[in-house]
Amino acid sequence: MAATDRLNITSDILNASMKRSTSSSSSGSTISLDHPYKVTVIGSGNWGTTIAKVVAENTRINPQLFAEEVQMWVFEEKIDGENLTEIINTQHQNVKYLPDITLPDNLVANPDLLDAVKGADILVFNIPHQFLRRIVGTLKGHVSLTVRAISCLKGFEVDAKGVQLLSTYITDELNIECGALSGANLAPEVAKEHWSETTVAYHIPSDFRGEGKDVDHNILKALFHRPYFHVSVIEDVAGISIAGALKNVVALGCGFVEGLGWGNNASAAIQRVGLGEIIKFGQMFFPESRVETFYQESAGVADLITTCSGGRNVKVGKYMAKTGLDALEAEKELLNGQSAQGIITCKEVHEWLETCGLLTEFPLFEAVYQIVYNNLPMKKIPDMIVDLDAFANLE
Ligand SMILES: NC(=O)C1=CN([C@@H]2O[C@H](COP(=O)(O)OP(=O)(O)OC[C@H]3O[C@@H](n4cnc5c(N)ncnc54)[C@H](O)[C@@H]3O)[C@@H](O)[C@H]2O)C=CC1
Ligand SMILES: O=C(CO)COP(=O)(O)O
Repeated sequence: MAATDRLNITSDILNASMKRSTSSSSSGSTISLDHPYKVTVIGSGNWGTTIAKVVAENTRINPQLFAEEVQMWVFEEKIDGENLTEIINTQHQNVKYLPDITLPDNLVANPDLLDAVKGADILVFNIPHQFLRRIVGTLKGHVSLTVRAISCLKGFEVDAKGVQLLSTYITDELNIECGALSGANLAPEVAKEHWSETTVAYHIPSDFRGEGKDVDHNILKALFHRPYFHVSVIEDVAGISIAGALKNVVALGCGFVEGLGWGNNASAAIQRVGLGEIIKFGQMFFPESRVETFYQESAGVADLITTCSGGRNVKVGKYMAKTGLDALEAEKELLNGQSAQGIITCKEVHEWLETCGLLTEFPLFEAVYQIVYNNLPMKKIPDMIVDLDAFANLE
């Protein structure tokens, strides 16, 4: 791009555009943006569509920083004979995954993944994590190394090499820097613009091109912060990702005890044990994660509380307890195509801990796995979290 085409903006402009949507300030130096950043959201489920709405609202009010149009990659499907992308682009609603919410008309649904990411400067990944490998595989070789990414996914990538954060997986596969967004954010509430907080974590990479020429914490705050969606930007990608992934396992456990009719005290006990195991998992396998993140940030204990109160995972656990259905049947009956990620995450965690010989160090995670995959009796949870060994061979 020619130097004359560059947008030279002062920090006042950056501050003004951010102040409309944020409460933060910038450093006071002159800022030169190469070009307004083009943003693509990859995913269009319940949370994918909600975050795309947030982002499109912000790109519209911050033309100095962002190209107004936001592309949203949609896994195409037919709804009453019509393509979901066509419905989104004409009715400005995702009638399947986020019904009754009007989306900004600068949000464009696109069924072609490579076309959707073409020319993007910032990729926001937001899909159930079982689909990440295939999507990243398709993107490989088609994403410029200057692109930056944020993962809104909650889960891990587990294989023979070990347990990996999803942001690290994206970085390793695509060779682009990737941070994370995670918080106490039930999508239907955020979509209705009810106030909540979230945490964005991003590590400024060693090839950072300089303020105004590259994505930094100010840019990320301007992209995600809304009057109803308050963003705190930190560095601890590992901490927020671990908390976001593992609280889904704990929420299944809460669902079990609630479905058994045991009430709030039992749910609080599961959350207490769960928080301990989440922090221990972080310290053991991701020593770079900060303990403070788990209790100071929205992505920590606040997300645990909201998910265990009203998330899909707690609903699935509860439904399993009440109906006797297995987890996948309950997910299918309850969620109309949405996912409860705790079902997959508890298996990934089990496989990893088994590889390490550390299953008994995380009795709640293992109890949830045994209930989901080996049909162990839910009512034994209180004993299992005290002495898992006693239940090792229980059918
Ligand atoms: N829904 C929520 O309240 C929140 C969800 N999250 C996390 O965000 C991530 C995305 O979740 P949601 O957007 O809620 O997804 P979702 O649970 O609504 O899943 C449905 C999405 O999966 C897509 N899909 C189905 N089959 C597919 C395939 N074969 N390939 C690719 N995509 C396919 C559907 O098209 C749809 O977009 C998850 O990791 C979740 O844990 C995080 C915060 C809040
Ligand atoms: O991550 C979430 C809230 O922050 C959503 O949790 P569920 O997937 O259980 O609905």
